[in-house]
Amino acid sequence: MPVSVSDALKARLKDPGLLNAHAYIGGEFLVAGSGKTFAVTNPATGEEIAQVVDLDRADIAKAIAGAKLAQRDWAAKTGKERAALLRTWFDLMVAAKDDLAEILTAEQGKPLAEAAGEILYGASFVEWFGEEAKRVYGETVPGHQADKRIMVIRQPVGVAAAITPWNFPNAMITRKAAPALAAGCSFLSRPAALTPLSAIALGVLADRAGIPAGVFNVVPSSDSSGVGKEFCENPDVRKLTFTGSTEVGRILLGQAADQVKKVSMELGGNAPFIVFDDADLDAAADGAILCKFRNNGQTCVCANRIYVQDGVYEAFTEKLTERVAKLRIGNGTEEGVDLGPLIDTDAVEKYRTHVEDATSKGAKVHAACETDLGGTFVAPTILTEVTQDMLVTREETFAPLAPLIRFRDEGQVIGMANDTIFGLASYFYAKDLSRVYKVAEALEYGIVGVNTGLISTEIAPFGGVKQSGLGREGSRHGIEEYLEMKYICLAV
Ligand SMILES: NC(=O)C1=CN([C@@H]2O[C@H](COP(=O)(O)OP(=O)(O)OC[C@H]3O[C@@H](n4cnc5c(N)ncnc54)[C@H](OP(=O)(O)O)[C@@H]3O)[C@@H](O)[C@H]2O)C=CC1
Ligand SMILES: O=C(O)[C@H](O)CS(=O)(=O)O
Repeated sequence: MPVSVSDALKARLKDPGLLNAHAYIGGEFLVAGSGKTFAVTNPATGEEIAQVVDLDRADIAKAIAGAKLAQRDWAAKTGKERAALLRTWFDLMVAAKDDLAEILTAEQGKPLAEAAGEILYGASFVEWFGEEAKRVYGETVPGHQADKRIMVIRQPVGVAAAITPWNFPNAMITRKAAPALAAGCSFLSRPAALTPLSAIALGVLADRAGIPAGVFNVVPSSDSSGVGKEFCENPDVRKLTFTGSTEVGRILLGQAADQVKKVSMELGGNAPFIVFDDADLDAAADGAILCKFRNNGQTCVCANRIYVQDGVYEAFTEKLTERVAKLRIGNGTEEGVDLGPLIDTDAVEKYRTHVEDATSKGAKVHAACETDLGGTFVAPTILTEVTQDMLVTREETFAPLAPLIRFRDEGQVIGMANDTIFGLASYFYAKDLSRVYKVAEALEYGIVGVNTGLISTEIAPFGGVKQSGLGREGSRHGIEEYLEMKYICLAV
């Protein structure tokens, strides 16, 4: 099939040039050596919106070789020079926010307003690490002998390769590319086959920003495992950064082990959301709506289990029910829609399996907005009388399903909250200061939201413990993932 993009989607854009279905390699927009393409469809309508270039391992090996050459000159620039180019890229992203949101909603399904929010969130990493590019400090250490001078410098790792998921097709790429480029690395982005157009649009803007050819590359491919193997087996790739499920993270970690490749992993979650009896219940219900239903529940930091202390269980359930009833489901391009479709039929199947398993073990469907939209649209649903033995508390649902579990006291809920292989995000609502300190310290998670359901920001270290990942993204720590530390011992 020839490379193509939807005329209808193009017509929605102020700048149709942002809608591109080619690979962006070495500063050029290219087709695959095989001429192959793969289809991208709109999850809300099922319509095809593009035929995207489908690279194979040989194409990607060439892109890696080009990125290696480009990285040398890129690293030779000063941090200030890299910062200026990243700032220009940031400015172009913000200026193109509405068009980038249209493209993102068309391929991923989230409502336009939420997509625009993701564009600004994604751009914030480029802004932040553009500033950090000028602050890659070294150190001098007092010598251990009179004739020794000790210095520590930090240098870019080299070529960095990224594999990212479909749920944040813009921000998950910039959260990696920005620190990589700021550090002086070159970068290859392999986006999820479901949502490659947002990544290619970032390539269009990188090109316009004047980021040198070969520094930022987008290598779309339907062969996810083949790309993973190339990134892990090609010795010119010095850093692999992955965001996605823990299952795939394990595969990549195994493949990267052979060359002891530097890796960072942002993996799956199973976030507890705890409402204590001293919580502000209206704030907790508002926070639960944000935390559970953002991106239709398709984020790794969504509340996956909602624990409510016995004394406030009924009151909180009613407040949450009132709010869920107001959620509007529909095509993300329609005004006022809160929830779009799930990404695909597998996601719908998982949602149904979790509901059926829970109700078969005694849970009750307390509220479910009706929807006859068909396709991959599902009703936001509240389950009550949920228990720890149900799939919905063991696995990441990744859908608009809110399971409410009763608990007696702090000790019991901390035990239940920590009873998982995951450790990414957690949340709780309480007022007592002593309780806040003790619970925040006792939760085994990389992120704890206290009296808030929204923790995502470029200025804080995002990442998990246990089987939710390795490393941190964002904050002053995020650039470390793309740097090597060198110790110089100088005899004088
Ligand atoms: N911690 C975090 O920040 C995040 C974690 N996640 C987690 O990921 C899951 C949902 O996202 P989803 O995209 O389905 O996750 P997947 O892990 O299935 O996919 C993530 C990416 O990995 C690719 N991939 C799949 N199999 C392989 C392989 N064998 N080798 C190399 N790459 C591969 C996918 O390609 P393709 O899709 O084209 O097959 C996609 O680009 C959930 O568990 C969610 O919690 C998601 C986002 C953020
Ligand atoms: O992919 C995800 O789920 C994101 O990491 C969540 S966030 O960065 O938007 O919080």
